[in-house]
Amino acid sequence: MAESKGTTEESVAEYYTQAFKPREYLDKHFSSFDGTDGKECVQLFIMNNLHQTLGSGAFQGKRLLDIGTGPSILSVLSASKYFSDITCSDYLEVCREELQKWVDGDPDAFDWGAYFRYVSKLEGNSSSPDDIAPRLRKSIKGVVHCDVKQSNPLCAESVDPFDVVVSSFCLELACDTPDQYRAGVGNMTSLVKHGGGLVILGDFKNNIIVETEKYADFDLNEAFLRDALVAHGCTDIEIRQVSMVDEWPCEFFHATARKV
Ligand SMILES: C[S@@+](CC[C@H](N)C(=O)[O-])C[C@H]1O[C@@H](n2cnc3c(N)ncnc32)[C@H](O)[C@@H]1O
Repeated sequence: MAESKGTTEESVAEYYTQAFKPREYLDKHFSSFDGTDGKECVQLFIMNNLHQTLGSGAFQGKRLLDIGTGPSILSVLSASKYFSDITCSDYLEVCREELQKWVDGDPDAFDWGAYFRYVSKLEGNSSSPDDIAPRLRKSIKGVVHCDVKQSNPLCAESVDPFDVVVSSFCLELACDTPDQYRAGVGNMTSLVKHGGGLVILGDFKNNIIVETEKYADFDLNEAFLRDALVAHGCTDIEIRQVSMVDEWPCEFFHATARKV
């Protein structure tokens, strides 16, 4: 069972809504990456796993939705090789603005060059690093508002379900309780077409560190996630747990499922 530790602090979602500065966050946590020192980190975890899953051909189609993209492009980098119609989404307007800046080619946007070089290598140099930015810009068809806690996370948007829905480290921030997390899995699944795929990356330890504050709301485990996926109509569930050596205790997981 998932364990609730109770939250006495302001919730992560509240903190983010009021104080998150995406550009400062990117400069602080994403600018030192060069992909060459082999040190495990969350960025490598995201890129390696999505490269592997989407490159495996297990999930195919044209339209992919990424839930909780944030100001970052990492969760859609590999997707842009396989999906020509990608929708990015996030709850926070400041995150959407930062991402849109990059999509629009604003010279002040964050420089993702090191990540393009890394993904180019992952793809066996079949695309040069210089080709990956235009490939991604072309495939991103929208950066839209989303609230994974709503039964229709895309809210006002009425959309056809997607071939694949991806979400990376979003439910950790959005949810304060195991019940909310379980409902969030269902809300994501509702946007997957029948026979389509759901890919969730996250942390069973649910450890979110915002600057120096640690918001550990509740632990999850594989059984809890599997149960939530089954309850919301998923099958072919594969959950891989990856112990990372990072700055804080974490138990990253990579889950894939097919909607019946
Ligand atoms: C830790 S970031 C992950 C960003 C990116 N997916 C990645 O893996 O690098 C979590 C993102 O979830 C977004 N988020 C928080 N609550 C949300 C909600 N209720 N619905 C959708 N997105 C939410 C935050 O704004 C933030 O951009």
